[in-house]
Amino acid sequence: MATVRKGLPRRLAGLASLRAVSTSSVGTFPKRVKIVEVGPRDGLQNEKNIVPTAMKIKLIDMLSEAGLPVIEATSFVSPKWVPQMADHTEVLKGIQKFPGINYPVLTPNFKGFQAAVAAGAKEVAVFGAASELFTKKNINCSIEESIQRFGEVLKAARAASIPVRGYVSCALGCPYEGKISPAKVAEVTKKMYSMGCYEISLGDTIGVGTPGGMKDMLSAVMQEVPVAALAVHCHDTYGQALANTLMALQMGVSVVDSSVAGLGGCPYAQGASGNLATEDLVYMLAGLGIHTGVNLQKLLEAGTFICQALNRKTSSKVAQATCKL
Ligand SMILES: CC(C)(COP(=O)([O-])OP(=O)([O-])OC[C@H]1O[C@@H](n2cnc3c(N)ncnc32)[C@H](O)[C@@H]1OP(=O)([O-])[O-])[C@@H](O)C(=O)NCCC(=O)NCCSC(=O)C[C@@](C)(O)CC(=O)[O-]
Repeated sequence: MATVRKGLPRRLAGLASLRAVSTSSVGTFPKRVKIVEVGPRDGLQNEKNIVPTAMKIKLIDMLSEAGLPVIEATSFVSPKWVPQMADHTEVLKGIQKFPGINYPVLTPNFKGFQAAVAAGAKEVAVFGAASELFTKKNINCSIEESIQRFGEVLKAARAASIPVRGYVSCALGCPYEGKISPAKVAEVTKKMYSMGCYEISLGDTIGVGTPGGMKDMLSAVMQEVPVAALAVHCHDTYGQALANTLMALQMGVSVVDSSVAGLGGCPYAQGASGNLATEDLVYMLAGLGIHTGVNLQKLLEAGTFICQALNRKTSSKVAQATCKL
């Protein structure tokens, strides 16, 4: 279908323009937002049935066609811990690598980093948390030990000129510890940034945050780390993901993680629902006149493909609305 405005399909462009505001009237919004699509990794890692490798590859290729600038492709984690990601090498080798698109992968330790590089990874991500109990459940070590492991990855990555992204999970709450203090999130984020992570994604892992919590947490983190190095990663359990993301954008964050069709969840975070749906994020950003470079129609097609393949309903409100139009 022909697109008429910043990647919006014709039938949606009119709706978005009703809500469009000039960036000058809202001052603090960034002019461009980089979307990090985490569906193929975060979205699929939690699926009960093993998703065929060819299906994962097709999804990533469709997301590339849609113009997502960063697509997190897979995880080089233990297959005993996350069986769904056991085909990481085949996935990374099998996808089309579009020029200008990054395909980072998760690497919890040096072993994962070596395997990722051998499979052709050009960017990796280490993942920590601001909660001791979640860190233990997720990667089987303390926060301090995790920082040491990340140090080994960062050292090897520096030598190989591979950029490393970082995650800090449980930034707005933990399934095991409950409330997490903004100061703790700031402390862990600062450590990971100082070690050399070029960007840190702050994860509302179980989707319990609100815009108020996001504001408090970001205010603390931004005392320690430049906002240009921060991203947000919101799960939508309580329906707050888009509102939380909007708050982060208003505070100057210009990198947002999201997942096609709102797929997602962490196997070690009970109760975590899917991520913010990429379709809904793209629609909101287009309405704000913020450039993403993403073609919403092609993105919707990717969402339809994976939902049909998994035999599940989309969690994207935009995809649901489009079906009704
Ligand atoms: C970190 C480990 C490996 C520690 O697991 P461990 O058992 O403590 O590791 P170990 O060093 O004692 O090794 C045990 C076995 O695992 C192997 N091993 C060791 N490392 C690797 C590796 N990289 N790849 C493959 N195999 C590995 C190692 O070789 C050994 O094999 P064995 O001798 O028993 O045959 C494990 O806990 C793990 O894989 N955890 C991954 C958990 C995960 O993927 N969680 C989901 C991603 S995080 C998330 O979703 C949140 C996020 C990022 O989206 C943001 C948000 O929402 O907040």
